[in-house]
This record gives sequence, C-alpha cells and structure tokens, in this order.
Amino acid sequence: MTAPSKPDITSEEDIKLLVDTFYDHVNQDDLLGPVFNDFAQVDWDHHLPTMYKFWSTVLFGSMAYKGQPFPKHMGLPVERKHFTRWIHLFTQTIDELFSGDMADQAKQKAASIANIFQMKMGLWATPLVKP
Ligand code: HEM
Repeated sequence: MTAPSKPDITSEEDIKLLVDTFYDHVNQDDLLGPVFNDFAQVDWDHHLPTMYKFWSTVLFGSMAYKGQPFPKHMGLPVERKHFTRWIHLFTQTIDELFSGDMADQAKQKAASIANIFQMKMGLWATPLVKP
C-alpha cells in the first residue's frame, strides 16, 4: 500500500502547525538557535503569533501582518550560511508536513525573501545592471 499523500496548506491551523514546527527546528539548530535565543533573546509568545500573521498574509493575502520584516534583521550576527540553514530547515519543515501548490509557493516565497534580505545585507552579490 502506498502512503497517503500529504495535505496542502489550506487553513490558519496549517499555518500555525508550519510555523510552530519550523521554529521548533530552529530552536534545536546549533547555528540558528543561538541567534534567536542568545543574541536576539526572542520572546516566542510574541514572535510566533507575528509569524502566523506574516505567513497568512504571504500565502492567503489575509493582510493580518502589518509590520516591516527587514529592519528586524539588520544588525543580526548572520552570514550566508545562516540563511542557507534557514532555507534548509524551512523547506524540510514544509516537506515533512505538506505537499501541493501552496506548499510549493511557501518554499518559493521564503527563498525569494531570504535572497532579498541577503542582498540588502550585502551578503549576496547582485549583478551590476547598467542603464
Ligand atoms: C538567517 C536567517 C534569519 C534569522 C537569523 C532571523 C531572525 C529573526 C529575529 C531574531 C527576529 C526578531 C524576533 C523578535 O524579536 O521579535 C525576526 C523577525 C522576523 N523574521 Fe526573521 N530571521 C531570518 C530569516 C527570515 C526570513 C527568510 C524571513 C521571511 C521569509 C523572516 C521573516 C521574519 C519576520 C516576518 C519577522 C517579524 C518582524 C516583525 O516583528 O514585524 N526571517 N527574524
């Protein structure tokens, strides 16, 4: 018998499961855990609900998230390898729990936002475009 295929991301409960599972992995990660818990001393009771709203806005267009994510990342002690790990854990979490169009979109959007953050932080060389 083949294993039943995984569900897609379709509800706010799915977003909560995704975010909670992802940050469980982050917390156990040797590279990212210390950035969140030691350097930034993140208040998880505050951060997790913010991330539910963020992903609900990105994936469902709910507009529940009103903030600006990038400024919170300026000044963090991170390099390319931290972003590579972040994307690896995020992709792994999605693949563990979900599959489908929305799951694919979540992976693509996360990767593209991570790339934008890295460019803004000078961690990713942008090609010079001349007029
Ligand atoms: C190296 C990778 C990353 C690290 C170490 C990191 C770390 C952090 C930290 C420390 C905060 C502040 C939490 C707080 O004190 O409230 C934060 C907030 C946030 N991060 Fe990241 N982050 C990373 C990548 C990303 C990526 C790729 C995304 C989007 C796909 C993202 C989205 C957000 C959002 C939406 C917030 C909340 C901003 C707000 O409070 O309005 N982060 N992150």
